[in-house]
Amino acid sequence: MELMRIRDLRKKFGHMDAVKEIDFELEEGMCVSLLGPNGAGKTTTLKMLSGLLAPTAGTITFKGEQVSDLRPFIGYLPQYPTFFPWMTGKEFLVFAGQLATLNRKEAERRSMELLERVGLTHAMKRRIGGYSGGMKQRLGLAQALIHRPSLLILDEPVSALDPLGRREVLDMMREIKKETTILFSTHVLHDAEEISDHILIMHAGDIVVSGGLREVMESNRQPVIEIEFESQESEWLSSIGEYSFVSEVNSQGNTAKILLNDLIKGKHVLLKEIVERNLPIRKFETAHTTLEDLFMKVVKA
Ligand SMILES: Nc1ncnc2c1ncn2[C@@H]1O[C@H](COP(=O)(O)OP(=O)(O)OP(=O)(O)O)[C@@H](O)[C@H]1O
Repeated sequence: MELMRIRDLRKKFGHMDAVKEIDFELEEGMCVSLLGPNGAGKTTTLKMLSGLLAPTAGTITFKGEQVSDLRPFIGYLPQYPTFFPWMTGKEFLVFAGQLATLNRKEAERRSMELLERVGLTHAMKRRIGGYSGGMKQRLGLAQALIHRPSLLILDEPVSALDPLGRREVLDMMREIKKETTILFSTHVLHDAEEISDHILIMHAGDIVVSGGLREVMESNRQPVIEIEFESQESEWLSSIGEYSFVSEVNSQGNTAKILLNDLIKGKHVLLKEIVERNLPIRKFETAHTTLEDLFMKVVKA
């Protein structure tokens, strides 16, 4: 079932188009990642969908209706959430629940339920100032869920965390997505591949790729040869760009990633040349393009 439909959504800051007439839909039960480089317009889009920023133009319909205030339906965790460090985790959640118009008793009950859900029951009486980054972010997730929203919007939920905190939050999101539709932004492509089943890639205010993660990957799938040399072989690498079976050569230091139109031919000719020229290699491996390759291609275009 369609949860949200976004049409011609636009945001201008002065003369600058931060978001340029974007269109997409969110289906109930989806977990969607919004990807894009810095400044692509992710935060601006998420704030408009959360009802926190008025669009310059465009429409957002929720379950088929244009509602004047989206906030009751949406749980939002900002990129830089602020907590009152002197409050305990539980006090903060009860306070957030009351702000979201739950009565005191309901707010207490829902807080206990969510503390359990995000694994913070043991720390609920401790002051937030003493929480780790991962714990704070899990508390932020609980706060965003306090009023049982239909859609959870998370802006870069794991970007500021260390590897441990990041794992905690990603695991939590995997649990939450079983029950709640999630839209989250990230610039970490690996996280998008791990958690989401749909992706949207933004670039310069536009959505340039959208669709199911698998479908998008399949339709952009291209064979790749990865070579690690013992020294830089830029001369040879620039010469192979001439072959019709080579579509792109990306090299960095002693490694090269060669995108091919024809794997069999590419493997055969490139190996032969390496042997003939006696190029010292450490690794020669065939693979397929990743989400990162697709991302780089669309944001460089
Ligand atoms: N309040 C504002 N006033 C003026 N310009 C703004 C404002 N908010 C955002 N912008 C500009 O709009 C563009 C999109 O910003 P936005 O924060 O949405 O990007 P983003 O994709 O979330 O980037 P990041 O990954 O760095 O958070 C940027 O060029 C930014 O400088």
